Amino acid sequence: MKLFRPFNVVVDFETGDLTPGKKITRYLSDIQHFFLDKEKVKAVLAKENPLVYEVIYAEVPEEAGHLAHCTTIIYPGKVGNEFFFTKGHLHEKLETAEIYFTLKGQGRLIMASPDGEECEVLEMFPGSASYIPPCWSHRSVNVGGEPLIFYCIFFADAGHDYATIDKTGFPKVVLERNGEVVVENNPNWKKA
Ligand SMILES: O=P(O)(O)OC[C@H]1O[C@H](O)[C@H](O)[C@@H](O)[C@@H]1O
Ligand SMILES: [Fe+2]
Repeated sequence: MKLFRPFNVVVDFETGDLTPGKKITRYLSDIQHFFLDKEKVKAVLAKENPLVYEVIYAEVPEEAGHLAHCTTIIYPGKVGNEFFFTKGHLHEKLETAEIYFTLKGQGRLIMASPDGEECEVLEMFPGSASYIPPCWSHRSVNVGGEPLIFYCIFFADAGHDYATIDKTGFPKVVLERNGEVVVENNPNWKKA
């Protein structure tokens, strides 16, 4: 392996900014097909296309041995009673773990086994370090009124498999009911 030089990035715990970093942005139109209430999605998109989340990556080679890391900022919001979330994915290299360290806000981390038969939901809160074991798909959800900001570390050669989730969805959804955060079975979930 070529000798790679050590470097710092600086993470702003308040804003989630990571510098120097490379930002990607995802809008409601990018994840619209996952929401339960199709009519509400259409109504929102007819007026605006809100920014749902941003990911800022430290620039590291996507090679075995390296650790990729990034911050994710999910903005507060809902479509109907369903909270904003990330697309969610499996890793292409399925047997690779990941850690999410929450810096700010309140969230839920939905994880499922590859066939979706097993599902776990963890709370995310400032100071929580959530372990995503190898093989679990993962999606995070902002259940609060401020941005949910977390720092992630994963294998740089893990890759993102979005195609599987596009087909199956996640087995659980996170909704607001009577001011409470509730986790329910996803009626649209399909077994892989
Ligand atoms: O890739 P998504 O499912 O849209 O999730 C957004 C991001 O969440 C975390 O930050 C992961 O470490 C990133 O690799 C991922 O890109
Ligand atoms: Fe991941």
